[in-house]
Amino acid sequence: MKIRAEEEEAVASEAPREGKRLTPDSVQKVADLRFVSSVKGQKSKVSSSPRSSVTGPHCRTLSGNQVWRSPAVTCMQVGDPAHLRAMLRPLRLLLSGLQTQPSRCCSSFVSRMRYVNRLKEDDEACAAALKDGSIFLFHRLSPLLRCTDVGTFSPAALTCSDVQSVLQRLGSDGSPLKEAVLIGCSEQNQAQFCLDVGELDQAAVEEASQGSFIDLRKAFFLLPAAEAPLVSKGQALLRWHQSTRFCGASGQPAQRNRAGSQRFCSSSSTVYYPKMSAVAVALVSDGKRCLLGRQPSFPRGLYSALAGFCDMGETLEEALCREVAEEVGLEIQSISYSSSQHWPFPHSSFMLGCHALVSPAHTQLCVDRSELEDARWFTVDEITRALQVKAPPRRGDPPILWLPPKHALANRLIREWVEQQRKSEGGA
Ligand SMILES: NC(=O)c1ccc[n+]([C@@H]2O[C@H](COP(=O)([O-])OP(=O)(O)OC[C@H]3O[C@@H](n4cnc5c(N)ncnc54)[C@H](O)[C@@H]3O)[C@@H](O)[C@H]2O)c1
Repeated sequence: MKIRAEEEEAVASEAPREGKRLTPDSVQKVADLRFVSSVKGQKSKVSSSPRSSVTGPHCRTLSGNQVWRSPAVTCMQVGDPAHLRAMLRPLRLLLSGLQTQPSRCCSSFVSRMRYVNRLKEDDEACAAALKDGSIFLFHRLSPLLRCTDVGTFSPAALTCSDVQSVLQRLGSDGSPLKEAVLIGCSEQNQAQFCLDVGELDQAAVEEASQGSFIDLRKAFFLLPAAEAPLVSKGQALLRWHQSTRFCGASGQPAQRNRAGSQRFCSSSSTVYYPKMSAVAVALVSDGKRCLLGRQPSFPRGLYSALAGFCDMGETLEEALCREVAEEVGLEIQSISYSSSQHWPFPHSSFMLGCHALVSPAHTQLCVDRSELEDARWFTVDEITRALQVKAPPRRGDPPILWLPPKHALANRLIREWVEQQRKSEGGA
C-alpha cells in the first residue's frame, strides 16, 4: 500500500523515536493515520471519482468504554444522489455495528494491548515507559501490599521516582530498576511493572515504602478479585526470570529483553518465553450430584473439583477423561468448557475449567488413594450450605464441608453447577 509523502511525515511524527515517549494514544494515532492512508489506497483502486474524498475515521460509543470505529467517511457534493445515501450511512453503520462485528475496532482496550505489545518489542520505548509507569514491588516473590482506609488490602503501586528514592535511601545505586518486568497497562494508560528487591533488607523496604510484603498464598486471598491476578502474574514472571537465567542448550547466560517478555541465548540462538503448565479441572456431575475430592495436604474439611496436569500431546478432553478415570475410576460421557484461569500455586499453571457428566447408572467410585485421600458425591443442598461457610473449620470443630476460595476456578465451577441445578429444578 502506498502512503503519500505528507502522510508518511504525519505517521513518522507520531511514531516513537528517540526522545519521544510511546503512549497508548500515540500507538492509536499511528494506527489511525495508517488506516486513513490504507482506506485512501483502497479507494483509489476501487473508484477514481474526483468528488469523493476521505476525511478520517469516525468514532462512536456503543457501550461503556468500547469505542467502535467505522471505516472512514466519504464526503459527497450536496445535490449528488449519493448525498442522501452518504448522510444515512452513519446511521446504517451504527445499526449494522449493533448486529455484526464492525470492520475495525479501536477501543481503549485495543490501544492498551497494542501499546504493551510495542513495549515488549522496543527496549528504548519500554525503558521510557518505566519512568512514567507504576511499579509493584516484591521481596523474594512476596508482593508489597498496603492496607486501605476501609481496611481492605491493595497491591502498592509505586512511581519510578518513589522506587528510586526507596533504593537510594537503602544505599542502592538504582541499578535494580533495570530488572523491572513489564506486566501490563492500567486502564489509566500507565505501563505496569514488577520488581523483586529481595537483595535489600525486607523491613527497611517496608518502612520506606509504607507497606508489607505478604506471602502470595495469603496475599492472593486478601486482595479483591480484580487485583489478585495482577500480583499473581507479576510473581509468575519474576519467578520465571529467577529460574531461567541460563540457556538449557549451551549453559551460557540467557539475556532478557527490556520488558522481560523473553530471554535470548546468543550462543545457541535460543529464545525462551515464560511458561505455564496446562491443568484440566472438572466439576463432575451425574446430573443430580457433584463429585469433589481431597488430597491429604488439603486443609481440614476442604474438598475441591478434580484436577490434573495435561500430558504432552494430550487435548483438554483427553486429559480430563484420563484424570477422572485415574483418580476415581469413572468414565466421562460429555464435557462442556466453562472458563480458564492463571493459577500461581505452587508454580504457574494455566487452568482450563470444564463441567463433565457421567452416566447416573455408573457412579460407583474407585478412588486411587495414592492420588486422593477421599472423593465423594455431594447433593446440591450440601453444596449450597457449604457455600455459606465463611471461615475454615478450626481444630476441634465438628467436621464440615469447606469449598475452595472464591478466587479459585473450582469455586466458580461449583457455583455454576449449583445455579444450573436450581434452574433445572425450577424448570422441572
Ligand atoms: N484454581 C483452582 O481452582 C484449582 C483447583 C484444583 C487444582 N488446582 C491446581 O492444579 C494443579 C494440579 O492439580 P493436582 O490436583 O493434579 O495437583 P498436584 O500438585 O497434586 O499434582 C499431581 C501430580 O502431577 C505431577 N506434576 C506436578 N507438576 C507437574 C507439571 N508441571 N507438569 C506435569 N505434571 C506435574 C506430579 O507428579 C504431582 O504429584 C495444582 O497446582 C493445583 O494447585 C487449582
